[in-house]
Amino acid sequence: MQKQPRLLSARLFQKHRQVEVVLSRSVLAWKETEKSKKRSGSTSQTAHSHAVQVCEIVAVRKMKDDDQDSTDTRRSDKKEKQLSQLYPHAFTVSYVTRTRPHQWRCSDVTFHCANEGLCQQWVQVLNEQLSLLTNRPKSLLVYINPYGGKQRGQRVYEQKVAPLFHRACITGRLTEQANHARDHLKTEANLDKYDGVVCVGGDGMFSEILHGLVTRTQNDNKVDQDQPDAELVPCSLRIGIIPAGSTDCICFATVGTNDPVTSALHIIVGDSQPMDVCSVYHNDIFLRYSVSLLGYGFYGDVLTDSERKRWLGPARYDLSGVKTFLSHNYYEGTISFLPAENNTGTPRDKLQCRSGCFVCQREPSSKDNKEWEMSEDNEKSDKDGSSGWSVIRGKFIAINAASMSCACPRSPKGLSPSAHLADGTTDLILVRKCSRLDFFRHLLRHINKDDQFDHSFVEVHRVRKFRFQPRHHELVSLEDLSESPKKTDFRPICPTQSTCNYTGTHSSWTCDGEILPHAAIQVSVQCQLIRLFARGIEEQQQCVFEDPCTLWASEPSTPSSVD
Ligand SMILES: CCCCCCCCCCCCC/C=C/[C@@H](O)[C@H](COP(=O)(O)O)NC(=O)CCCCCCCCCCCCCCC
Ligand SMILES: Nc1ncnc2c1ncn2[C@@H]1O[C@H](COP(=O)(O)OP(=O)(O)O)[C@@H](O)[C@H]1O
Ligand SMILES: [Ca+2]
Repeated sequence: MQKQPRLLSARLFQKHRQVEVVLSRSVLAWKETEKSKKRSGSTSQTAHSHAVQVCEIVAVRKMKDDDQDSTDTRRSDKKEKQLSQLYPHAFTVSYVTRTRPHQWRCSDVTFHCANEGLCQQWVQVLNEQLSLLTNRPKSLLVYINPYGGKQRGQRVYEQKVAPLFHRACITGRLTEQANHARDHLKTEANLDKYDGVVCVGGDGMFSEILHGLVTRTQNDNKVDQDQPDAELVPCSLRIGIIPAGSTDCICFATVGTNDPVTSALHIIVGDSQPMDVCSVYHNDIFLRYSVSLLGYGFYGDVLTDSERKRWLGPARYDLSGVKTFLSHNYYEGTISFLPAENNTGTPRDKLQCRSGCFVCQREPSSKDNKEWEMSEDNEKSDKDGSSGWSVIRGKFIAINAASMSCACPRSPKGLSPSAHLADGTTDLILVRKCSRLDFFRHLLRHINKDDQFDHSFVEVHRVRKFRFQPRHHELVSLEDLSESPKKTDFRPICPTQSTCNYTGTHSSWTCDGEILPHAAIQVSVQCQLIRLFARGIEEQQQCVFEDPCTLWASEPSTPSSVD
């Protein structure tokens, strides 16, 4: 690893210990000095050595005299008090610490200095380093859904998030009704003055922000999103999610946990995670965008049923889940899809999308893609609309398209554990008609270690586009129709075409938790259309910064020290 020169180094005091503190461009590190160790009788080499990445420093502030008085009285620590009297000039660094897996917290460390000049110098240089981090948002537009999840959005924001955000300039507003945030973003807001949009709520609330922002960006750039072949312009504003909904799968699958404080810290440090967006059409009419689950059959039915039970909060999904499972419906139709190229991996490989994922780092319009798009096969497909497409006709319990893993507390590995956040593909999971017991086994594998795709009735494809046509929208002969039912084990068979109510033979699509008005849809993935204030799920003990040992060894460029 490349050595970086020290910007500052000094012997300061932390608690009652003397510490050597070093700052380089990327790391702030401190460790107890030998002298102090001997005095305290410490034998450990590493116990008191700490390092923080500069990009994970939240704030630096000079302690005022009254700050110190209050801390000292609270702790009633004699030694601390003596230290403050001896070295009254101090500064506090607030920084990100990792507590439980994927969970971030903000910790403080206070350094006491021998004189005001030295204290001032540290505060100034540290703040200069922070001001170089241009990816940090300075101004945010916040929308809060007070009715999402357990209706805790407003409280969560005010108690846990707002105190952390106080340095950025925040314009926060409670939504007054559904689609308030979407319409505000589409039309009214002067977006130029903001660096990002934050939504406090669930996946439904995120979906509003997504639609507001994508539509606004296309309008501003004179792109007609209603055209299925329109080349959509990526949104420049990033979206932050403070989870306060029922499933919160978009937050969980991009951060690794549903925790408001962790999400607030990812926003403050200015993380950026590109994300794919599916655009959904019905007969060339634009319907909606989706980033997580497009589900027909089982999940569509769960969602439809759960909407009537909103008053139950997040538990509505469990109740509707059991009810839908017991109904055990299946649906007929034809699914056609354009498979992704070989170099995108497969849904059954074990290459999970994690922070810094190399599969997603390929440029969205990389040479590979362009070449592939221009290939002879595809030119042909433009003409006859079929080449390269696979077609599967059948009876399905569920048809799911997962553009991301869809990991959430209900299923920590998600619907497609190896799906990628930003690779321009979606994983199409087809669950064919099977026995209730088999379907139960399949569902169970979403919460245990077994492979949910390893069943004869399940197949999964990584695709760039797909279409679905429910059976009774297809041209079928009367003879075919007379062999209904297509939907249920329990419902009466409809004998003839004239008396058959086709709505009973169809399910609905759930699109990130919203119900679509049509069963026949066409979907294409828009690679990296948006960015979130997130970094993808961090590997356990991810530690990618400069080894602080190299700092202790290197020479200071602006030495300053006290003893
Ligand atoms: C036997 C246990 C089986 C557990 C299977 C769990 C699979 C869960 C996969 C969840 C994927 C979620 C994808 C995300 C969707 C969200 O966008 C969307 C909206 O979120 P929001 O409310 O925050 O706005 N949420 C949802 O669509 C919720 C889907 C929840 C589905 C729960 C299904 C439970 C099934 C239970 C079957 C139990 C059978 C028991 C037999 C005795
Ligand atoms: N002030 C409001 N009143 C009623 N509904 C709202 C309001 N703000 C947002 N919504 C809608 O509430 C729905 C659910 O929101 P969401 O935050 O996703 O919670 P949940 O995860 O519980 O579904 C979304 O469809 C959203 O459009
Ligand atoms: Ca994807």
